Amino acid sequence: MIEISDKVVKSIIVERPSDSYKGMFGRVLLIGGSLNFGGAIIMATEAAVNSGAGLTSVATNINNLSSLHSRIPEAMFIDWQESNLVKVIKNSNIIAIGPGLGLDEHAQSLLQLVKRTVKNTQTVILDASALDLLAQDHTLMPTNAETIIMTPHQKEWERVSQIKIPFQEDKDNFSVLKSLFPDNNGILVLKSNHTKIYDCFGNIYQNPLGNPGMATGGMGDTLTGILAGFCGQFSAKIETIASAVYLHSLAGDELYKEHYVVLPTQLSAKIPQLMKKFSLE
Ligand SMILES: NC(=O)C1=CN([C@@H]2O[C@H](COP(=O)(O)OP(=O)(O)OC[C@H]3O[C@@H](n4cnc5c(N)ncnc54)[C@H](O)[C@@H]3O)[C@@H](O)[C@H]2O)[C@@H](O)CC1
Ligand SMILES: Nc1ncnc2c1ncn2[C@@H]1O[C@H](COP(=O)(O)OP(=O)(O)O)[C@@H](O)[C@H]1O
Ligand SMILES: [Mg+2]
Repeated sequence: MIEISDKVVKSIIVERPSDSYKGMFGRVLLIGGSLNFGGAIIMATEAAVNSGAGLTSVATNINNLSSLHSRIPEAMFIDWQESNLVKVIKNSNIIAIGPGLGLDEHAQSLLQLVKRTVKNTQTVILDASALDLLAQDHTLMPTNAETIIMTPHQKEWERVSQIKIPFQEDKDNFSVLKSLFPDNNGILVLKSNHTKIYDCFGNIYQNPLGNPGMATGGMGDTLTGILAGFCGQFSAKIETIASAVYLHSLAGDELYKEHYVVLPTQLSAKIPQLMKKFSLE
């Protein structure tokens, strides 16, 4: 097991070349935000933009249009009922699905659409409701993608894996990963106060940071956005994922020094400064 440290993050976050343009830093598509959970996809979007995604699009319920644009004008909007969503999925490097998605038939059809459409050049991040839909039906897994990252909290992983909380044996998690991903292209980010990241090859990274002030709704949605931003601009390998997890908690810890509660949107706002610091070290 490798404990994530500043060293890993420094190796991932590098200074941008002077001739950089937005197309170099990933086309990220976030899918989620049903009528009741619009905030979840907005928080994920804010985090993706703050984490450096080159271009960020959001497929969501039409009711979220004004709130999304007034909060994050950097993001583009797609009505998730529209048929041109297929084209947007095809044109994205990173597709994150789940925050506030819900579990109804339309949510299920969106996950199916992602599964049908993605190719082996793309990364898919599965969070929240997408994981609960998968728990009901493992065949919804978008295994064609180059890399599939799952980000369950403890309860979501219990539902997907059928392993009971508390998860004591790493080998149980590896065997579920193996059965879900015969091509070894899945990564598990098992969130907790000591989040662990597993790949299909027996590697584990553990996050030493984080605090109880982060136990606030939207904190995981924010991590999903950071992961999407990082995988869009750095390659979607386990060190990149570990860096995103670490930076999320580091930002949380900095806020926790002076705040009893850490708000996901405040955490997002700290990410650009922290990335700058690591890029210079
Ligand atoms: N502002 C918003 O719109 C928000 C929307 N959200 C969305 O709400 C939907 C349901 O997700 P939830 O995660 O709230 O509901 P879940 O039902 O998936 O998870 C909460 C349940 O898990 C149990 N649990 C056990 N161990 C846990 C642990 N370590 N961490 C978290 N829960 C643990 C809790 O007791 C609770 O019963 C998702 O689509 C999600 O994205 C949430 O992300 C919260 C914020
Ligand atoms: N006590 C804690 N210590 C460290 N990190 C925490 C703690 N509580 C929550 N977190 C972090 O906050 C996030 C919560 O994710 P999740 O439950 O999916 O939130 P939500 O779905 O509400 O956005 C995870 O990244 C988790 O590691
Ligand atoms: Mg969550």
